[in-house]
Amino acid sequence: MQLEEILFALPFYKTKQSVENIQVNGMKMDHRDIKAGDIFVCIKGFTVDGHRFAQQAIDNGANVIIAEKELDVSGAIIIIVPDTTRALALLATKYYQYPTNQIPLIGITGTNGKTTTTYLLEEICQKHNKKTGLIGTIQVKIGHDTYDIKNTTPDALHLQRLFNQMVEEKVDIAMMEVSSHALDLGRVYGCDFDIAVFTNLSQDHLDYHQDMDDYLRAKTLLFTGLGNRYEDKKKYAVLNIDDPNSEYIKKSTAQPIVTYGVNEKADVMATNIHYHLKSTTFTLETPIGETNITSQLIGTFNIYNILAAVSVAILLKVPLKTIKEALETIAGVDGRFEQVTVGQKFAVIVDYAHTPDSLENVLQTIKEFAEQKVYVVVGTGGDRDRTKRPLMANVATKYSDVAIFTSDNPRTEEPLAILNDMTSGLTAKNYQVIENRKEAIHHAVQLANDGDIILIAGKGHETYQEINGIRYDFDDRVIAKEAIKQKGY
Ligand SMILES: CC(=O)N[C@H]1[C@@H](OP(=O)(O)OP(=O)(O)OC[C@H]2O[C@@H](n3ccc(=O)[nH]c3=O)[C@H](O)[C@@H]2O)O[C@H](CO)[C@@H](O)[C@@H]1O[C@H](C)C(=O)N[C@@H](C)C(=O)N[C@H](CCC(=O)O)C(=O)O
Ligand SMILES: Nc1ncnc2c1ncn2[C@@H]1O[C@H](COP(=O)(O)OP(=O)(O)OP(=O)(O)O)[C@@H](O)[C@H]1O
Ligand SMILES: N[C@H](CCC[C@H](N)C(=O)O)C(=O)O
Ligand SMILES: [Mg+2]
Repeated sequence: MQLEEILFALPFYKTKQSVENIQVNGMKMDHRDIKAGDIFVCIKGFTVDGHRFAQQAIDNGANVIIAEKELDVSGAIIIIVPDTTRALALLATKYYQYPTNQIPLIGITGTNGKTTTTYLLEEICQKHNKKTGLIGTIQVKIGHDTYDIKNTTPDALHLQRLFNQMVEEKVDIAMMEVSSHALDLGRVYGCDFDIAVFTNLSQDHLDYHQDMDDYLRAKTLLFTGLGNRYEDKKKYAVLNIDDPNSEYIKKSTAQPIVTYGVNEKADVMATNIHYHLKSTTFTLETPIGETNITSQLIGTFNIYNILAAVSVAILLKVPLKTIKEALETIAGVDGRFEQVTVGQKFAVIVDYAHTPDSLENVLQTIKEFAEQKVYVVVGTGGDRDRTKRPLMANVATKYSDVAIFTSDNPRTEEPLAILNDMTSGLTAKNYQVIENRKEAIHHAVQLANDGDIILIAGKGHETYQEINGIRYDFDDRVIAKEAIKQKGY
């Protein structure tokens, strides 16, 4: 592509050099990925300032540098923009030929339930014979091919490249989790969302956002950016009516709103809900009819995820019969309320609850069925919201007989300091601290008697433990299986 053409994506830029007749072969934001003829976009990060690598990028072959200031470098055209992060997003959408204008795109935001809702929606769309593209915490999926991913919502360059691949591979519907970090950092800037979904808001990420209002404002950006009502293409906001934050979000969009919920009257509702140990049954009430559902997903929180996915499916014109079939097929999502069974007579559940609200929801659900003791093995991540640590410890002791506090991903923090943040100020006494997560899981399994339930929370699908920048192999499910077998099963 010609540089001059790509630059049409930018509303404003300055350069002292000519941009005519310059062929560009690619676009990169990391100097280590540069190939001959690439544009290098300098991003000011949290760790380093990408401007530092401009000369190295040129030495590696870059012929254009996009920067926020004049640089003392030579050998390339320097283009100055006010904000390279936003510029990167606009340039990437142009470079990849506006892929999100070519496929319906569903964005799902909220503190909890994003991954689960995307998987439910994927199942429904596939049952409707549509090819799907999915981007989220666990992985990227294009049809049945899967790709590893570093962030829940990748940076704009990676994201637009993925959408371009989806267009090339003839994906019918794309769905993605949109994290608050992504919204705040402009990773989805330039994406043309057709449907935006809000699941819920509760405390998390207060290391990044100043307070809960700031966090809500970031989530709301998905809705303020939802096109304008007078475009040809219809756009919708799908909101959880039972979450009071939906009132605020509602005011931020001119698009039609579809509501779902359990307590308040909504467009899409679940009534006659009955919880069982291995299933949940309810009546699904929608504008296109009513049907009874038996889902293998457990807990009220999962009913909300189902309703969010159903609301989107209805907007995508999926028949109710297909929706029911899909909801009754899906057995669960990797690492979410996943039961580990090796023939033992006590239950072991691995779940990705890593916020106070999700931990409370999962433990409340477990308490509904618990006939004997409940054990919970849980930690909190390093370099993340410190204020959620005591809250999670409090929830863990409140809803269990014994809480075993252990390490999650300590990252660059001292594990015992994280554990101290969890336990200092805790008045409950029904807890133990075992820093090593493997030992903590083994200990819980040793304590369990027939009929007890162990919840291992926080890491769900993760297959690593991150300590000081290194990801060591670690899978709660594998360790739990080992421990159960060692117990003689
Ligand atoms: C705080 C944060 O969001 N950090 C993200 C950010 O990293 P950073 O700012 O530290 O980047 P940096 O290392 O300073 O680099 C700045 C620039 O210099 C470039 N560089 C850097 C080094 C070098 O040698 N050469 C070079 O060119 C980099 O490519 C980059 O363009 O940019 C990176 C590239 O896009 C992200 O991968 C990284 O996410 C990190 C891994 C992260 O943990 N993010 C979390 C907080 C996050 O975003 N989480 C949300 C989900 C949360 C949830 O909902 O639960 C998510 O969407 O994943
Ligand atoms: N709708 C919900 N409301 C509250 N808690 C939920 C909900 N759905 C799932 N959970 C809990 O939160 C955990 C994470 O669920 P899920 O992965 O679907 O959320 P997420 O929003 O994608 O999380 P992340 O921000 O890490 O990407 C689950 O393991 C469960 O404990
Ligand atoms: N997307 C979340 C995941 C948290 C998972 C938990 N295991 C942790 O490491 O804190 C985050 O990066 O905050
Ligand atoms: Mg997720």
